[in-house]
Amino acid sequence: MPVVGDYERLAQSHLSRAAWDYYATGSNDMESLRDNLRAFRKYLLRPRILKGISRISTETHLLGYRAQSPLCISPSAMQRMAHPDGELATSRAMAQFHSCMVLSTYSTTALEEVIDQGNPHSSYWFQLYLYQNRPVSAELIRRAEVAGYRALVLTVDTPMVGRRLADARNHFKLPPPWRLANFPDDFQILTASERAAREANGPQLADHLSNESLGNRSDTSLTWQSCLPWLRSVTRLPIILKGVLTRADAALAVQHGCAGVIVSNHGGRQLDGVQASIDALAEVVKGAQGQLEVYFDGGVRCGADVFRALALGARAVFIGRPVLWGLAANGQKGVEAILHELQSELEDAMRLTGCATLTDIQAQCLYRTGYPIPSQL
Ligand SMILES: Cc1cc2nc3c(=O)[nH]c(=O)nc-3n(C[C@H](O)[C@H](O)[C@H](O)COP(=O)(O)O)c2cc1C
Ligand SMILES: CC(C)CC(=O)C(=O)O
Repeated sequence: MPVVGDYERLAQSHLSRAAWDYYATGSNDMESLRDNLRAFRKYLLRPRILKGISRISTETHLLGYRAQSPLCISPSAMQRMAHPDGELATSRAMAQFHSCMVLSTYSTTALEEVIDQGNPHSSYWFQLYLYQNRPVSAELIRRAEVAGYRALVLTVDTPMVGRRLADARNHFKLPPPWRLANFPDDFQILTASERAAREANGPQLADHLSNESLGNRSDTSLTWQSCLPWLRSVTRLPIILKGVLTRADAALAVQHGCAGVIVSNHGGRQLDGVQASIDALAEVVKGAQGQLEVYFDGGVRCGADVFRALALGARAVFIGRPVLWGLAANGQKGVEAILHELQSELEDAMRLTGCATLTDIQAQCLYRTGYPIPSQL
């Protein structure tokens, strides 16, 4: 019965140093990355006994779409570096969960191919970075709509790429033959003269993670006023903000008509020193006031972590690195094994706490260490 940690070790043995570092590490001192995992341990599970739970249902609804499980897949860039089947393997692996996969803008499989060759039972959302060159973003959105993506996930914690020290030391580049498949031309985001200079130096991918190259093309001047009305002018898809950590921003997301937010600190890869994602969840749920769907990612490594996030108010829980570990270890089968293990562990936690459905998983199922037990529990 291998668990996520076993796949992590296997993945490390399969990957090059640079690929492993890109997937596994975070920014600066990686405090937030470590904290993401550690913080879960503060929330202890409180079982209710003798509740006669014979059947468990993990069914839920995500933007109106009926999912068999609250386990979904976070957007992770460059999955073919982990396994040649990359994003296709990930997408096929989630078929029986009827849940949701978010595809990264920096996918190494074209967004159309992921849906065409994926599985018909899942909901696909497209993750977006907005570029200074807006027509490039508008074209990506148009393609995502035509292909059948059901929502846009705008990542709002990455106006610049975090200081990823290992990637800088490794001079990290996406290794050939893999390419950022959503861009027909790798350097579409560059100006014509920059492109000519690149081409003169031979066909190569820029070091996409450096702020001097692609990161710099992201629109760092984005504001609530400049990006949401623009997005709405080019799409009717629901908009979800990924990277919300405060009550105030959750309330603004409501005001600006967003359909959802993902509580996330980008797996500790962006601003180091921010609070653990799980510690921000209850605050964001308050800010959302039931007006939009609140999802969660960051540091989920076992079913009990999924349970904790649900108890703190998440409607769905997105899995990041563990999917990459499964993919690197054994392609589609590896991702399936990861999802099955997390699902079984979640069901065990539900059975043993006395929760038959996801709506039974409430705040009173947890006790936060260091805090008095509230009198109503
Ligand atoms: C290798 C890697 C690539 C990522 N690429 C993206 C991306 O392209 N877009 C995005 O919004 N988030 C990206 N993320 C962040 C994830 O969506 C997610 O927030 C994070 O992985 C959650 O933390 P965890 O993996 O430790 O659970 C990436 C994360 C990793 C590890
Ligand atoms: C190309 C990167 C900005 C993708 C990303 O979001 C990440 O590596 O965390």
